[in-house]
This record gives sequence, C-alpha cells and structure tokens, in this order.
Amino acid sequence: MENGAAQPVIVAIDGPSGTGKSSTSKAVAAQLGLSYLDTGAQYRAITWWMVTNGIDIQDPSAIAAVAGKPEIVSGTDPKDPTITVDGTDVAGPIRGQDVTSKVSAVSAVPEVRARITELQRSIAASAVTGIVVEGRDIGTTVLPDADLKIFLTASAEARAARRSGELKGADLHTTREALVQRDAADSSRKTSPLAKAGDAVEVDTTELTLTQVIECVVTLVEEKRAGK
Ligand SMILES: Nc1ncnc2c1ncn2[C@@H]1O[C@H](COP(=O)(O)OP(=O)(O)OP(=O)(O)O)[C@@H](O)[C@H]1O
Ligand SMILES: Nc1ccn([C@H]2C[C@H](O)[C@@H](COP(=O)(O)O)O2)c(=O)n1
Repeated sequence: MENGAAQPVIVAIDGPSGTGKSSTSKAVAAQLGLSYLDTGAQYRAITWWMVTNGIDIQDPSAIAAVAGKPEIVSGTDPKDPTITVDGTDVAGPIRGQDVTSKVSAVSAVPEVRARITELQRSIAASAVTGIVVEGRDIGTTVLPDADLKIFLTASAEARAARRSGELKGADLHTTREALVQRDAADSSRKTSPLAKAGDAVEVDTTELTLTQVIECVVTLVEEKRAGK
C-alpha cells in the first residue's frame, strides 16, 4: 500500500473437534493484533435457539423454515470473544451437552449454512487489520481466497484426553466416541463438509504443546505477510 499500512490478512483455521483450533486461533489473533471469529459458536448459537424454541431437530425442513429468524451477533476481540442470540448472552449454554449433541444435525441443513456463511463473510470483510476465522469449512467454502489456510489434526486419543481434562474427569472412552461420531457427521454431510482445502498447510498437533502450535502458526502468518 502507498501509505505503508499493512493489508488486512485473512487466516482460515479448520480441523476436527479438539485439535486446538479455538485456543490457537485466539492466541494467534491476540499476538498479531487481528480479530477472531469462532464459527462453531455461531452454529452452536443457532442450535441453542432451535432447542429453546422447541424446533424438531430431526426435521430438516422445520429447521430450514426458521433458519433466518434468530439474530446472531459475534464479538471478535480475541481476548473477549462474545456471542449473543436476539440480545441474550449464550456463551455458557452453547457449550452444554444438549447443544453439543445436536449441533451437527442443525449445521448440516443447507439453509442454516447459507445464513451463517453470509454472516461469516460479512464479519471477515469488515475486519480492519485482518481476522483469524476457525471452523470446519472456512478454507474450502467460506473464505476460499484466504491468505493462509491451516488444517489442524491430532489423534482421536490426544483429542479425547484434552477434552476429558476440560470436562473434569469425564470418561475417556465415552469422550473419544462422541468426538469421533461428531467428526463423522460433520465430514459426511452434503453441504460444506469438514474438509482440508487443497492449498491448506496441515499441522499435526498430537505431539506438540499448545505453545508450539501457536508459534508455528504465527510464523506461517508472518512469512505470508513478508511475501515468502
Ligand atoms: N497442542 C495441544 N496440546 C495440549 N492441549 C491442547 C493443545 N491444543 C489445544 N489443547 C487443549 O485441548 C482442548 C481443546 O482445544 P480447543 O477448544 O482449542 O479445540 P478445538 O479444535 O477448537 O475444538 P472444538 O472444535 O471442539 O471447539 C482445550 O482444553 C485446549 O487447551
Ligand atoms: N465452520 C463450521 C464450524 C462448526 N460447524 C459445526 C460442526 C461442529 O460439530 C459444530 C460445533 O463446532 P465447535 O464449537 O466444536 O468448533 O459446529 C460447522 O459445521 N462449520
């Protein structure tokens, strides 16, 4: 740019559940002065609204009919990401077991994806310094022209151990099965499944600490910005 101001940088971070997308994305965005968007929280928020309003989760046409109703607002400060539905703070309730077990069904409905994808693109377009957007289909569908695409992976065992620690001693086997099942549902849906973009950099985090993953992604962003 003529005045020397840096161009906004768009970073897409995708991957299965528990691979470290949220922790990594927040830290990278905070370190680099970028905005942050948790797209899983948006799908959880619309799922919470469906459940709260008694919509039959087994009926895609019932979900599709009301997909445009809730107003979902995401705060993009990586140090304090927020999520509201029709003005209600849902950051707590969307992490509960009920929403977690239903979010794959709701997020598979094309009308839901169209609505949320449009919202994600408008948030990314308005990020002044740039944004780290994490999810399942960011590099493939939402932001196919992102400057940098990362696909995080980790073994199911490592991911279950991380989640069990979070859930204060939850049974490892049950946690692993739930993760694997959700990944299978997210990978096999027809519209925008969980997938690695052809031009994404894959980072296997199984044997890496969170600090190492953050350093790796920060380096990749800096290299991109330097035009390497
Ligand atoms: N490399 C790592 N080593 C150890 N623990 C990690 C690592 N990366 C993340 N974690 C921990 O694993 C848990 C899951 O991480 P995080 O929520 O960032 O994953 P995620 O990919 O966003 O998951 P989901 O898609 O289910 O929201 C957190 O408790 C986090 O602190
Ligand atoms: N871009 C995205 C992000 C999330 N989802 C769906 C599928 C996930 O199971 C669910 C919750 O995501 P999480 O909070 O665990 O990251 O939301 C999706 O379909 N596309």
